[in-house]
Amino acid sequence: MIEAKGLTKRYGDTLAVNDLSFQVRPGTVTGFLGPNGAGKSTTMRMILGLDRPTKGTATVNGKHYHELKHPLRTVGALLEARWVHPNRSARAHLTWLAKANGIPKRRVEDVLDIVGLTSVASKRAGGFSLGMSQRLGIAGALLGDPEVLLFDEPVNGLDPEGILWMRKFMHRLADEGRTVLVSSHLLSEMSLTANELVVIGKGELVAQSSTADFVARATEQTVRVRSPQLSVLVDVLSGEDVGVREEDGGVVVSGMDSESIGELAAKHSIVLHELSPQQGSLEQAFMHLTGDTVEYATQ
Ligand SMILES: Nc1ncnc2c1ncn2[C@@H]1O[C@H](COP(=O)(O)OP(=O)(O)OP(=O)(O)O)[C@@H](O)[C@H]1O
Repeated sequence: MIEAKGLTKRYGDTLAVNDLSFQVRPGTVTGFLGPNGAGKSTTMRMILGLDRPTKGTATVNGKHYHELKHPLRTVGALLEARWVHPNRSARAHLTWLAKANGIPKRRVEDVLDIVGLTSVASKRAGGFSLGMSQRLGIAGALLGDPEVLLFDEPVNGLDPEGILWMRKFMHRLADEGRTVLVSSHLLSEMSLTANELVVIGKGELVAQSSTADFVARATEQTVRVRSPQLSVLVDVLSGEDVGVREEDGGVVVSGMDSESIGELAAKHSIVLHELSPQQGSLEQAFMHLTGDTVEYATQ
């Protein structure tokens, strides 16, 4: 469990994180979502004890990072493509990390296997693709078999295969009961990866909820309807307090759920060929809720 309470960080005139409170529970992937400059990395650094909060607290399993007896056994992190000596092999790099942190050497083979790098473990890490480097970073984060894992923008720059691998891997870690916090500004990817969301904008909490609730709350619920008697249906709907707009040979109705539209059509003996509730996208929800907090909107 990760908990932020009134977490605040000021760099000179910049209030990077402002009175942020949220909880990240175990057994699920939580997406940490926000536009560029929203304060995600700063928050993660404070959770990991790499930056000191100006005010408030960030704890892991109820403790500040520096109070943890065995930090690497409690928290693992992938902050950015890590520096690895280019001439060092993946195995040598991990062995060095394990040694430096009092972790038994046999764990190195375990983590190489977990991230699927065993077959290239003796190759120079300098020749690794970005996807392989990310896996090596994750292997390092897993060395201490930590309960809590933080990933800062882990899919940035990855190809579709790498993205898919990362998504499945996050789910696997959560299924093992770990607490997984993943930051990203890639909204569509987060909608596939995260079950829970902590959304921030300009350092402040915008929402904390399940991904499904976040999208449902922030976007308009509409129903797409197709009918061979469309004009009759539109006439009937015009007597109701709903919005109707024509689209692709059908209509999109807002302000009435699919059950009510179906019943209304049945009452007037109108044949329907389609009656499908439309889910808003995470992009729409995000823009709606953070519209005035996007610092670097596209020009
Ligand atoms: N060491 C620092 N000194 C001064 N300002 C900083 C420092 N680190 C971050 N900031 C500022 O704090 C704000 C939040 O930055 P942060 O990197 O945490 O955001 P982010 O959400 O991770 O964004 P991105 O996705 O672009 O990495 C930004 O305005 C940034 O310029």
